[in-house]
Amino acid sequence: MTHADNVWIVDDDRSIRWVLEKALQQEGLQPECFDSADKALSRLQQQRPDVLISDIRMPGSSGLELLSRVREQFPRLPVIIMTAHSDLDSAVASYQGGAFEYLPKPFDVDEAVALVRRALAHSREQAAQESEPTLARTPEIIGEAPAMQEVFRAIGRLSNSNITVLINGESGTGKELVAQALHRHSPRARNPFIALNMAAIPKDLMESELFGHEKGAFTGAATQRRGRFEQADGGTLFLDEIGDMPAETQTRLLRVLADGEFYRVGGHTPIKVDVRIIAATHQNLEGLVQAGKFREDLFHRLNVIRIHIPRLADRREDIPALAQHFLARAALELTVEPKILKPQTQEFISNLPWPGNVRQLENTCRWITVMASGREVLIDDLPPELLNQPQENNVNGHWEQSLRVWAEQALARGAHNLLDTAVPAFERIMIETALRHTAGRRRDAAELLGWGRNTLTRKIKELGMNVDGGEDDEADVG
Ligand SMILES: Nc1ncnc2c1ncn2[C@@H]1O[C@H](COP(=O)(O)OP(=O)(O)OP(=O)(O)O)[C@@H](O)[C@H]1O
Repeated sequence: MTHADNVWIVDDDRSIRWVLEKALQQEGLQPECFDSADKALSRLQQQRPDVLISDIRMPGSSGLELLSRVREQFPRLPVIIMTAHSDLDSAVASYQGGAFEYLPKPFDVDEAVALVRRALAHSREQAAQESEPTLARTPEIIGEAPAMQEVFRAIGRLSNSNITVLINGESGTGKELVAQALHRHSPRARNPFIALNMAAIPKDLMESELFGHEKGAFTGAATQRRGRFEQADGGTLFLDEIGDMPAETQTRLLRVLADGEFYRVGGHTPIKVDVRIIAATHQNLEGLVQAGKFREDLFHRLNVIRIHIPRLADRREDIPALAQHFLARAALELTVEPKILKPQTQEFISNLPWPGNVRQLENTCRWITVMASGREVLIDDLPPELLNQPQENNVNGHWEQSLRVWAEQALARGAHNLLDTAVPAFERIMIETALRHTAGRRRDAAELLGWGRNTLTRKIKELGMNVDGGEDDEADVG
């Protein structure tokens, strides 16, 4: 009989231990459970598992402490770190500590099992990764949504590398923030991070902006100037909107990437730099390549690792936390008390389309902080342009939400007896729709609505509805 792979599960949450234990047993593995990192650590003196899976926050030693001890003793032992506090810092700290994978809770059991399987395969072939000490905090990136967790994982996985990264995502999704995080969590963290937006620089100044110029290189070049490449030496150069880079600059950039050196505009001495490039675009670069607008060879050089940042509308679950974060920040900036969104306002904004993504939400929060009258923000306090937008989520959420807005606005105007207006309007719409559906046949329409036929006739009268083909639907029934 072959030796069953031994998997240790370390978590103070009994239900998690139980679920994982059962799932792993079913897979023919041999799980063993510990309710604290300390117990696992003391057992490590006598025995080691094939894979270890651990929570981060537990009474006593944390999962990260356990991870670092395991790294010292058994550098090849894969450790999977899971946590309910799925923030970027724990993800990055796990990878920095040398974790094999990071598993945000709640997770799918099949996913966890697949990960354990992968770790087992890996432990058989892979040598240990070096561990790195913990590092400075990044500006906070909020993202509980699965798509953002993917982004965090990518940042964590790349944290020991200098590799070129291409970030894709619509405008305002947080591309620059992610580029900064990649830099701060890289071996270059202590060196400069220089950001440059290709769309914001006039074409004829771009080369001098990037590569600098010598005195007298062109009219207006009164002094020698170092370009962004030189400023970023040893660090990271973030090239935003790379799709807007003119063709000649693309050619030069490609040469710099290949040779690691360049000339200032008007210069004759080659300058050597060590710069990591992170590029970003909201455009489809493959499309630009096909259209002959972007050099294919440059594209391949940049497209080594790609990170996609989802639209805000594709991670609606993050909207309340983002809004709270921006409201708090705006309040700090303006030295006022932070505004609080009423639950219905929170729900309302969570269903908006947000074409300007996180930046639009951030600006909206600033607007609210200045403009909303009370501490608690009602739907009616939102910027008018948001109130007229379609709600995207689903048709059901849509009409209820519209009704809510209507009620909020009516109350804000000081209206009373709202139901006297709302209920007949509601019933009228239901009746009209059902009758249209049955081509005017009342008996069928009543059935669709869940009323008796007499009730429907009475309602039509009460509501003063002018309905065609009223009484002759008997003919259809018979
Ligand atoms: N997940 C997030 N958590 C907190 N703040 C965020 C997040 N994403 C974006 N922001 C904030 O939203 C604003 C826009 O983000 P950023 O400038 O990084 O977007 P971008 O994709 O680079 O935009 P553009 O393509 O227009 O340059 C910034 O103020 C940034 O700090």
